[in-house]
Amino acid sequence: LTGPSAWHNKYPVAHGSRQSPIDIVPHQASRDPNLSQIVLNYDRCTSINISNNGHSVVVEFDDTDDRSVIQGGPLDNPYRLKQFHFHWGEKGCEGSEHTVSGNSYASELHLVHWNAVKYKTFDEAATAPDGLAVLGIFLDTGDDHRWLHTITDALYMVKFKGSITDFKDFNPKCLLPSSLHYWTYLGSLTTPPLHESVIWIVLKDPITVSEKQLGKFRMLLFTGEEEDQRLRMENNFRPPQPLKGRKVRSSN
Ligand SMILES: NS(=O)(=O)c1c(F)c(F)c(-n2cc(CC3CCCCC3)nn2)c(F)c1F
Ligand SMILES: [Zn+2]
Repeated sequence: LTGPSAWHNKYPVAHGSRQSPIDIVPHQASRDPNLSQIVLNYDRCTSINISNNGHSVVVEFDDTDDRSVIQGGPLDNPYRLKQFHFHWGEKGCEGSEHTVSGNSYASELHLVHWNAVKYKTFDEAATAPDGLAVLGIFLDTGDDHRWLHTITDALYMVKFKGSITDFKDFNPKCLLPSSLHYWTYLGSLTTPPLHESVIWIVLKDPITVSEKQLGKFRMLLFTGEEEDQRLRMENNFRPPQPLKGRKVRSSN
């Protein structure tokens, strides 16, 4: 028993008061006029590598200075881009972590940022209540996404858990939807150690990718090259967690 329902044994915070993901109910979100727009300064971002960590495929960035940050919206400081990764299902009707009025998307992209103004390292920030800011973007299936192939073409290089390869000059700005309207709430990492350290910013509009592109994520493996059992990487999403009285705010 290793899935999300067992995580509480080793990580009791799994039953905490600000766990993620959640089901977002748009008409119950409070429109907050004080919520400014979010600003993404990714123009000088520096991607380094792409890897399979046995849970997802992750693209890491150089976060030694403020070259790529997210700011504004619910954030009091600029937060530095550290990595992005995806969650997906085995078929198109589920795969996202957040749901909207009970509906899942086929996948969800998470851009993980940390508060380098208040904390010295990512690991330190990851345990602080305002340490991380994760931008969530839903992926819908339809036409090919014109830039996602840059990532899907690299997936064969990181098929096995523990594999890593160079991945330079990728700017995730090309993965944003047209509108930056968002919902925001206080939550957690959606994978162990499930720290309650994330200010979530979930964009309302999805981007569209094709079934073919999404299928390439499903050729990744949870297992390493040396393991004889080959387990396809799919359904790497945590289901929605109790809201426990939290308020979800909506940008205008
Ligand atoms: N789905 S999510 O909520 O966007 C999401 C994240 F935001 C993360 F930051 C991580 N994460 C986990 C670690 C290990 C660190 C090991 C040292 C202590 C902190 C965690 N590195 N990044 C993560 F795995 C994840 F799934
Ligand atoms: Zn994630």
